[in-house]
Amino acid sequence: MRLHRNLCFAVIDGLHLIFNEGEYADKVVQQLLKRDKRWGSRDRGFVAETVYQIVRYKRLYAEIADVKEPFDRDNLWRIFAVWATLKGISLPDWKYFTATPTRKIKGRFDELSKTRKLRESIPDWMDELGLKELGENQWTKEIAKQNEQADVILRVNTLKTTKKDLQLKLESEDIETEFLPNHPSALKLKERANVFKTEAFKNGWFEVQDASSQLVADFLDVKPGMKVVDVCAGAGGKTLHLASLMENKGQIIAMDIYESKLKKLKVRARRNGVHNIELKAIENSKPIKKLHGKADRLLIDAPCSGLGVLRRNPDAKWKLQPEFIDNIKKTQSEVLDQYSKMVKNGGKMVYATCSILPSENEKQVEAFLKTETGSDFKLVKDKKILAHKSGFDGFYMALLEKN
Ligand SMILES: C[S@@+](CC[C@H](N)C(=O)[O-])C[C@H]1O[C@@H](n2cnc3c(N)ncnc32)[C@H](O)[C@@H]1O
Repeated sequence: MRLHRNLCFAVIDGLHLIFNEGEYADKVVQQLLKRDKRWGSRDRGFVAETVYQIVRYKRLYAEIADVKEPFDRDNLWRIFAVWATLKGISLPDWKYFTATPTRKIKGRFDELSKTRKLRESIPDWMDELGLKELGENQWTKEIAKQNEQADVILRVNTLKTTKKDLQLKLESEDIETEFLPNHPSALKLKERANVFKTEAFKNGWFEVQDASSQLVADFLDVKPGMKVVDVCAGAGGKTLHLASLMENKGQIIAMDIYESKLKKLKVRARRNGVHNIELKAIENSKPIKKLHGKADRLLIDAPCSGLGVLRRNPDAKWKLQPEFIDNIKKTQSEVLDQYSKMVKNGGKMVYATCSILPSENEKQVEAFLKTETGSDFKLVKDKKILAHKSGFDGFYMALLEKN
């Protein structure tokens, strides 16, 4: 591979924004890709993948490059040189790479890779937490898998088309996909591509949604005509799936504490041809109390550490703090207690997270079932998904029924 100067400059600028200015990697990459209209898909792929890979391995590469935060531009070039050397790319004779110690880099890599937290490039506290929660064997495999690039998975919008027709339509736009066993609405891209540019996307034929995430709406066992509350709806990935499973019939009340997220859902719902969603921002407890005992089905897609989706958000490794996880666990038990009251007798709810930590998952459900509110519920089934076993995002979902 030959390095192109303007692409490498874009990578360095992006790393500066992410590492030194605290910006989110996905937003930075989105911006970088708009920089030069002449860039083809390979150039764009290089910029995006290199930024993500260096964010993923920040700790390891910085340690090998022997640089400390905050990184100045020379430091960032040294980190870049480590990435390139380990990838087997021969460095051009640019001033940034003079005297790059190629052999030393490889030796340091072999040495540091013996220690999991350096090899997988995670903070000490995260390694300790993962080890405590999942044990040596599972954690070692899971954190390694969480460092791999995730596949692009689509969920077909069955309100508008079928999986087969979507596959054919994408094929006509040079995008090859395959079916995934046990994921009835999923298509996996054989190669990465910008699917948002396609006619099929603009027509609302699909959404991008990981295969594990697609199992959550299925788990809730909704039927057309039901009254369903999606109380942590965000921008509505799962709300839209619920709407298509309900064939646009019945009512979905999508709620979130952030109105800005619900506004995004509104746009997506229009594109998807979904008509049965009502949006409600949660500004106080009133809209919740009004729904007490009214919902046939409730989805609590709870806020969480996101430790199951590090493949997609590698910068979360550096942004997450242990205190945040402690606080989010309190929120999880509060939302379980308060929102479960919306379920009517005989109704069902799903509690889900994109975390792999038992303390955010089955332990939360166990604790809830022991509370006064929880004593009305029984656990019907739950599913723990680890990325190293499934190949998809780490997720948890529990189905509970109100007696
Ligand atoms: C895992 S995300 C939801 C993702 C979304 N369901 C989807 O499928 O695209 C969790 C959501 O919970 C919201 N949230 C956080 N605290 C909340 C609370 N106390 N009540 C309701 N929603 C909350 C966040 O704003 C966030 O959108």
